[in-house]
Amino acid sequence: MGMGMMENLGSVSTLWSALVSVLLFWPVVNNHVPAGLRQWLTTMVDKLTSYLSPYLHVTISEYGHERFRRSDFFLAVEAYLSHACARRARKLRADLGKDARTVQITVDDHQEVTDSFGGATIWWYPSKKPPRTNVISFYPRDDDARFYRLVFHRRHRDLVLDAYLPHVLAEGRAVTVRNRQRRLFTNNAPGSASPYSRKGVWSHVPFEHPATFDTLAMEPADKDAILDDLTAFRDSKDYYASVGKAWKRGYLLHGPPGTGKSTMIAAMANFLDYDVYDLELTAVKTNTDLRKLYIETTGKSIIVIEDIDCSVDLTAKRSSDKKKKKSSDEDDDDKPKLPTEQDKDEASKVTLSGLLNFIDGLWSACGGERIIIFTTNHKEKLDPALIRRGRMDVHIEMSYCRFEAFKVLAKNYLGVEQHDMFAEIRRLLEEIDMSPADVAENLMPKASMGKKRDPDACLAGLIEALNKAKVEAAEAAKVKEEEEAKEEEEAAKEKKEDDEAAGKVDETHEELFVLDDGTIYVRTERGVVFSLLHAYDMALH
Ligand SMILES: Nc1ncnc2c1ncn2[C@@H]1O[C@H](COP(=O)(O)OP(=O)(O)OP(=O)(O)O)[C@@H](O)[C@H]1O
Ligand SMILES: [Mg+2]
Repeated sequence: MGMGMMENLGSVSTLWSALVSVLLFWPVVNNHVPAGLRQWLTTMVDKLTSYLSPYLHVTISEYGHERFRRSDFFLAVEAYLSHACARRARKLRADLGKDARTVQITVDDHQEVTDSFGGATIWWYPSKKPPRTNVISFYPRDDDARFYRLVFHRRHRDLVLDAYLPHVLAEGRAVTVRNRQRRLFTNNAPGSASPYSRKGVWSHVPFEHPATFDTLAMEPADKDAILDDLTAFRDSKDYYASVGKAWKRGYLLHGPPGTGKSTMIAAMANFLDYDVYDLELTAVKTNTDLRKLYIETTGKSIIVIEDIDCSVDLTAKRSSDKKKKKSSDEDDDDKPKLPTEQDKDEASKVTLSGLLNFIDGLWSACGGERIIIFTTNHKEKLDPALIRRGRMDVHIEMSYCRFEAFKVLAKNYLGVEQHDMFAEIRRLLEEIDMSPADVAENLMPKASMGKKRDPDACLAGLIEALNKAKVEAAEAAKVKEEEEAKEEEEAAKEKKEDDEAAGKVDETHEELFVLDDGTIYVRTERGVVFSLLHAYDMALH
């Protein structure tokens, strides 16, 4: 028994020294052994170490199998570690946290962190994959792939895999939600990142717009309706799942400039506590890029495309169709042709169909809890396919400032809820179209008044501005009327000249009719009837 033990120990120590020598000579082996053998040796050494070592490794990489986006699990681990264990690490990284007021601590790369769970000790190693110097790679992304390695004793295997990892995931997610600094994203200009780089397609800043529904001037009933709609959307994850719809909602905000469309978006984001992705469509080159942008957005977000009528050429599809037809007509020879510069240009544009796919194609169901908002000053210019219900579920018209909206502004800007001048302002606002932006501008204290907010002066200033706008509007209407009358006159004149040139006799043809004998007669407006031959004679002379 004793001997057996000794022998055992002896064989273990021989094994050790063998292992040590393998490790010592590893670099030499590595350089002088053919690739196939080296591969085999590597596997063997790995096997040996894992057989001898009682520790297990789990790797969580930043980009898992989903090549398109960062792994949720990785992000959760990051959040969990910074929350639960950062204080125990010796090298930390500090960033500005929520609202840029608090400091957020995370674990620096290559810092070992220990955690304990249910009596087990777990080591975490955040690290980066070293650049592969001896491999020429077309994918620089491999160079800076970050990952977390988790090490634990194998007797805790079940505990770690079945209980600890789910715990990390849940905690990490909860921490992320708690520390969430809402962000305003914008898409990067094309070409600023190489197609393979891991630099995200969006860049962001903290979202700090102060607008709320309380400060938004609009009809109270409309405002309540929108608030109800948003609340219902936020709380109806299960409903969307049960009816088989992707959990997203489209809003179309339309109306003249300065009526609060952008302000409304900020208010919505603040109300729902969502991130905002401001998508600059003119900077997106292709439909594929558009899809990539969509996939990289997270849930709980509002995706905004401002001035949709200006940013996508909705006729692009049709004109390229036409071009195709034309060029195929001209192509007599069967030789394949390279695409011309212009063709390439067409192909690289975002098209209407690409945009429709973006909103409700299959990919749009990824993630969920997204609101898509389009704004426009000209709803009538938009393709009906783009704004049909189901794509843009709610159409909100933001219009000129009426009295109810004015009251909100007066309260916000002047702190006044009642005033003698309100009656007159009400009357004026009813007949004059002034945008809330202009009204607000008039309620701001002017430099000439000093810093003091004087409601009387401000309101009087507003009345003056409204009266001025009224006069201007009346003048503009008059000018327009005159122009229209002139145009009509000219059109009539032109028509007359055309008719005469075409040889038609004025004052004729109230109606044409054919008699039984085959002669054609014309009845003029004055009731004179003559045969067409006669009319022809008249035109000639
Ligand atoms: N309904 C409103 N309530 C409160 N403030 C408003 C409202 N409408 C406009 N404003 C004020 O006017 C400014 C301009 O409004 P905003 O940018 O929201 O207009 P918009 O409708 O987006 O205009 P555009 O069509 O030119 O983009 C805002 O900074 C805001 O202070
Ligand atoms: Mg705007």
